[in-house]
Amino acid sequence: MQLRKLLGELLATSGELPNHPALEAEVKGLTTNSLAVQPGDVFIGMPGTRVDGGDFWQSAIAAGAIAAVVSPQAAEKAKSDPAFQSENPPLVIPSSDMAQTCAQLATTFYHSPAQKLKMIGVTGTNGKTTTTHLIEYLLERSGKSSALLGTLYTRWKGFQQTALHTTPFPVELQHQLKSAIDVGCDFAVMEVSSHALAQGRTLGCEFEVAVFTNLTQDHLDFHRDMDDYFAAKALLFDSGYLKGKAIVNLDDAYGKKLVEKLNPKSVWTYSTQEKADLCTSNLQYESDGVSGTLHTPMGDAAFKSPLIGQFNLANLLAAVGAALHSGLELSAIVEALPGFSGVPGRMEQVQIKPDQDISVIVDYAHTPDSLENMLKASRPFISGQMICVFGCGGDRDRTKRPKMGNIAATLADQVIVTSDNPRTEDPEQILKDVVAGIPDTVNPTVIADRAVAIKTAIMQAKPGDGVLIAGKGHEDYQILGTEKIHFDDREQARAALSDRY
Ligand SMILES: CC(=O)N[C@H]1[C@@H](OP(=O)(O)OP(=O)(O)OC[C@H]2O[C@@H](n3ccc(=O)[nH]c3=O)[C@H](O)[C@@H]2O)O[C@H](CO)[C@@H](O)[C@@H]1O[C@H](C)C(=O)N[C@@H](C)C(=O)N[C@H](CCC(=O)O)C(=O)O
Ligand SMILES: Nc1ncnc2c1ncn2[C@@H]1O[C@H](COP(=O)(O)OP(=O)(O)OP(=O)(O)O)[C@@H](O)[C@H]1O
Ligand SMILES: N[C@H](CCC[C@H](N)C(=O)O)C(=O)O
Ligand SMILES: [Mg+2]
Repeated sequence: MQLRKLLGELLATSGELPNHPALEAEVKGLTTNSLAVQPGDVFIGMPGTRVDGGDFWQSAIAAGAIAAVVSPQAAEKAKSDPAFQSENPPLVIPSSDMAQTCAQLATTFYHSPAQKLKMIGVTGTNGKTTTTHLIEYLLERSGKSSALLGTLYTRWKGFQQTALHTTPFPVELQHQLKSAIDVGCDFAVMEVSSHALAQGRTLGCEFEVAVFTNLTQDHLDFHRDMDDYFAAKALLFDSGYLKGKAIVNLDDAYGKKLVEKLNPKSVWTYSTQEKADLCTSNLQYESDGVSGTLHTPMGDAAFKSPLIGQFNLANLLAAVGAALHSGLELSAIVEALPGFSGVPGRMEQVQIKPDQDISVIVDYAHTPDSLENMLKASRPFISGQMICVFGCGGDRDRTKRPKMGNIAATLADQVIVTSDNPRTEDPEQILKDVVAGIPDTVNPTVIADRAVAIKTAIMQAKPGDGVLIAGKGHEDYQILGTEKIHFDDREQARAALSDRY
């Protein structure tokens, strides 16, 4: 694509000379990282929390970028550079809205892929990964091909890549959507994080379905308060993004609030507790899952699912709603449901032999609400004591730590507080923050080394006990300082189980 065409209106508003020779050049690619520039690329210098990427325009141009699009501040600074007095001045274009511009350039460069896909977005504090996987599964089982973008990976038939972010930044996002179209996908199911909505990562995408799972405390390091966090999540339901159906959890207070703001015709509600567009009756929770009757806008049907816990029933209702709105038959959906047993690292059982005398569950609960849910969901299936091993991530919301400590102490019988991903914080301080929420009547064990903590729990468990390892789920790493080492709760649990037997 020619640079002049890519820039479009930005060129008119930026005051740049319309006759710069670079404008006729062919754009080879886009990048927001000056260190990754390839000859022929356009560099988009994003203002960040640490630096203004636009300040790296010079090294981007030196690496072969044909133009740099930067903030007005970076452009102003750049103008004093002697290079602008030369015969061939660089092309540095200011934009007063870099988030919008970045998404716009990426969308134009990749030919608006989201318009050619049926897009399904899932937002909420918890349940996004589980719900998107279930929607992907139901679509695939009905013969529709779908891309999945989320915390674990980006994938479609024959392709899987580990994800760096739950929701990719615009250049990567639009590139992935374009690649999904190229291999014949009709749908894209994606987790849309509040960070992404606040930063405009998904601008340029229109959604046929948007799901709101819930809103509970997390990310208060990034969002000012819960209202600010809710406002970010609610953006997905604005008319600029949502063109079809909102599927909203009525059991959640913020879900109720969201429903009040939306046009009732464009909403399907779901609930595990009360009457809603999608709800259930005759429920039976067993150790091997849940069964009952599904009530939907397309009729009722008996169902059975191996998913454990009430929260997963909520995820199931959301996914069924998304599948129905996408044109799947209810009969095909209920026929497929027994075949979906969950997502890696979510309520994942670790079992090394059939007659294992303790249960070991690895789960990704890393917020107060999810920890509470997973402990409550596990209780009915554990005849002995529940031993909860968990910690909290460093450089993230600190206010959730004592709350999680309190929940673990209240709902488990034994608590082992350990490190999650300490990142650049002092691990001992994080442990203290968690322990601060544990009542004096409870005596937690504190073991900073996560491998030792897991082993201790598994060795001391008595027959019938359950060891519940929360916080890291599918993660196969631990971040200590700025270093990422290999670490997998499931591997550690398996090794400890081998030592036990
Ligand atoms: C808060 C946030 O979103 N941070 C993201 C942001 O980092 P930053 O603001 O610190 O960036 P910065 O270092 O100031 O750099 C600004 C710009 O200059 C560029 N730069 C910088 C240096 C240089 O030499 N050259 C250059 O071009 C960078 O590429 C960047 O575009 O831009 C980086 C590059 O794109 C991201 O990797 C980084 O995500 C960090 C790793 C992160 O932890 N994000 C988390 C909080 C996140 O996004 N989480 C959500 C939700 C998770 C969930 O609940 O599921 C997600 O969607 O993943
Ligand atoms: N609907 C739900 N409501 C509350 N808790 C849930 C729900 N679904 C899952 N959980 C709990 O939250 C944890 C994370 O679930 P999941 O990975 O599906 O959520 P997510 O929204 O993708 O999280 P993240 O934002 O960290 O990627 C699970 O391990 C489980 O403990
Ligand atoms: N998406 C979440 C993941 C947290 C996982 C937990 N293991 C941690 O590192 O805090 C976040 O960025 O807050
Ligand atoms: Mg996720």
